[in-house]
Amino acid sequence: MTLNIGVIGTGAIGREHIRRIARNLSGGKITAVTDVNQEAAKAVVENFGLDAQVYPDDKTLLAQGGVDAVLVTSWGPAHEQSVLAAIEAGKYVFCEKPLATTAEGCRRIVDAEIKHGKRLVQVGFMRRYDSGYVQLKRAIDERFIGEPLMIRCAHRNPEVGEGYTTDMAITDTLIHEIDVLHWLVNDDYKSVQVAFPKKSRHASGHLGDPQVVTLETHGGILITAEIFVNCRYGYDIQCEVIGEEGIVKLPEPASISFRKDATQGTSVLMDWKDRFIDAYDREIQDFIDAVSGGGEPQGPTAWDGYIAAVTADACVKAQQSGAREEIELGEKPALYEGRALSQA
Ligand SMILES: NC(=O)c1ccc[n+]([C@@H]2O[C@H](COP(=O)([O-])OP(=O)(O)OC[C@H]3O[C@@H](n4cnc5c(N)ncnc54)[C@H](O)[C@@H]3O)[C@@H](O)[C@H]2O)c1
Ligand SMILES: O[C@H]1[C@H](O)[C@@H](O)[C@H](O)[C@@H](O)[C@H]1O
Repeated sequence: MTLNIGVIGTGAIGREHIRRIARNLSGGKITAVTDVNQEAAKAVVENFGLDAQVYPDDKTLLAQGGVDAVLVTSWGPAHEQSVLAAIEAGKYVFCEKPLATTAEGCRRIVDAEIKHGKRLVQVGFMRRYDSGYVQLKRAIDERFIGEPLMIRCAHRNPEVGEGYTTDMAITDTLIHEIDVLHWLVNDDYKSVQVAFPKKSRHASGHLGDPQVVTLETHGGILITAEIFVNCRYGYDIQCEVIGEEGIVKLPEPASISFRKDATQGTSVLMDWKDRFIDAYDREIQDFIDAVSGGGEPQGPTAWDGYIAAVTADACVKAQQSGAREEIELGEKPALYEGRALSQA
């Protein structure tokens, strides 16, 4: 069966997902699109040669019988409304991160899904589908390095625009580490602290960059994550897990090595779209495959979106207070119990 998909938000990642569904993946067809910028939505239909209708807004799109599932790829503050409307309409939803911009918003989505009685939502935390992270997880699960004790990560973007603010280092950028790291070690976060090292001269006046976030899990694992969004040299994601018996490290993206002009080296990627391109393909294919036959999505859940939002809130509080902030998740609802933790 072909899954008819509506896309809400045809910006950068919306177009990326449309391209992959139309050209690379199987089992899905884009039948409807909407964007507050209607011209952008029309241009996407034309540029990709889609057999799809352009709708004025999410509600009108969701009212169409010809849509089985939606991708929510609008900007973060619009996600909650579209996801809630999709659940209300009984449609499957793939929502880009963040699920909602507040923990309360994520909780409303969790509650709506519980009321519906079946999981409909998958959150776009694509790193769980990245082969490097999957290998790390397997090594940790199989106790290859014994008990994990510490994790050291870096999330570096070459540059960001003027509109990128200090809290976005958490809500827009660290949010990927927040999701993937608790999944990696099967543990929950207990507390967080944020430090601001010497500021880069490339950061805009209002932005604290870089930042170092220290997360502690209930099991005692200490995680340090550097967020540096004006690092200039490339898009660089690092993760090293230090265990009792050894160390495992995220592989570098495959790249030719060169010798030229008296230099030996390898290139570093510049764009997030390229770094996790295979993982994006896998997450969307997995979503299509899981829900096409009426099943539940198998990827990161609305509860994972809620965990990320609660943790991000504590991180933003820690940015302001300079103190260690506690993270309280509350009890995991039964709808999300017994979920396979690995997308491996
Ligand atoms: N998983 C990832 O690695 C990843 C990468 C990039 C972006 N994202 C997330 O995807 C989302 C979109 O990011 P982007 O880079 O594509 O941004 P973007 O600004 O390029 O695109 C957002 C689009 O949403 C539209 N929009 C805003 N409000 C809307 C509404 N209410 N209804 C319909 N359309 C609306 C805008 O007009 C714009 O075209 C963000 O939440 C971002 O955090 C995730
Ligand atoms: O929205 C983007 C995206 O999520 C990237 O993966 C991340 O590296 C950027 O920092 C963020 O701004």
